Amino acid sequence: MASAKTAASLASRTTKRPSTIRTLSSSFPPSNPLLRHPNNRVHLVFGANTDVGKSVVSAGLVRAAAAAAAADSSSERTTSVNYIKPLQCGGSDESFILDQRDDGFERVACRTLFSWNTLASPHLASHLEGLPVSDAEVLASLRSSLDRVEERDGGGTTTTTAAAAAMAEGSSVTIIESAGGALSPSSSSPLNERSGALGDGRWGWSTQADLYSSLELPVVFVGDGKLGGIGVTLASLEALWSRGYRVDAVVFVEGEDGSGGDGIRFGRGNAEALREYVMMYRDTSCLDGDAIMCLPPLPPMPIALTAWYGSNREEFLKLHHLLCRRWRDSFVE
Ligand SMILES: C[C@@H]1NC(=O)N[C@@H]1CCCCCC(=O)O
Repeated sequence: MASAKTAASLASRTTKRPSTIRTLSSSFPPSNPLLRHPNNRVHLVFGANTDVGKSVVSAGLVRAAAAAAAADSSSERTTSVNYIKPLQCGGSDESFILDQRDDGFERVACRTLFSWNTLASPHLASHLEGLPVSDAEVLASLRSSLDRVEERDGGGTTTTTAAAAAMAEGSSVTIIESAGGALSPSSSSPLNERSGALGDGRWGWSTQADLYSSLELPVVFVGDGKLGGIGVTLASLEALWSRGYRVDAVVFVEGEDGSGGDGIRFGRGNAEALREYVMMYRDTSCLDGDAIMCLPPLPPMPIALTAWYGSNREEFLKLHHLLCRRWRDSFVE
């Protein structure tokens, strides 16, 4: 799993700031901020660590959303599917997503907001390369990308004009993939608030959980499906819950060989431990047992993931429908 992502990432390097839009259909139209709308579903993907399968799960969500939209021939609506990687250090997860093409991918648009060549934490890569990006810049860029999706694909506050009425027929799904673990650093900048606490020309940063919290987006969390993964998964989830995040689903990808020495399958075991933790110390309103799933191990590199996605198609569609339901319900609660 780790190597699938890393090799795909290394295969294609993104440009430095400002980034370009990579899309198989059309580019984003000009910005015109609109409020969040039931037609414009957005999820933030966090993980227990780097290389636990965030990109694999993000691509699965993109594939499921694109396939569901393509299959919905009864609907007049056009659904766009968007993938945004705000901070990229080394390689290109956007390229990995586009490499997993399937039905409906003509409606998929991918975008990397800020990227650095150094394979390291964003705070370190930005400092080493002398390319600071502040939290305010990341949020402004992300908000403007989301506004553009909403403006293009429906939503809005009121439908007052014929053009707006036509727009409201559209809908969108946007998957935002964070970098590293939930508490991994954002990019650093002398403009970040905490720089003063460091002194000596050092640049401040936030945890990514803090960086994105003001967006109030529901989370898809990718747990760690290996031995040692229970603790980091629980610690990361607690960090998200304590910051007010709603976690809609947790996905584990089974570790590479799929089992321990005694035939223990750590991914499934970690998913079960999380279910038990929620039952004992939290409650199902914070995370439903049905929203915790475990996917089988990825094939070793260099085998493509096509067959793996094919055999897990139903699982991803189930996840897709669960997220749709939760998003829709949050507008009537
Ligand atoms: C290097 C990888 N490239 C990328 O875009 N995401 C990863 C970032 C990992 C950050 C880990 C920081 C930490 O928590 O130690």
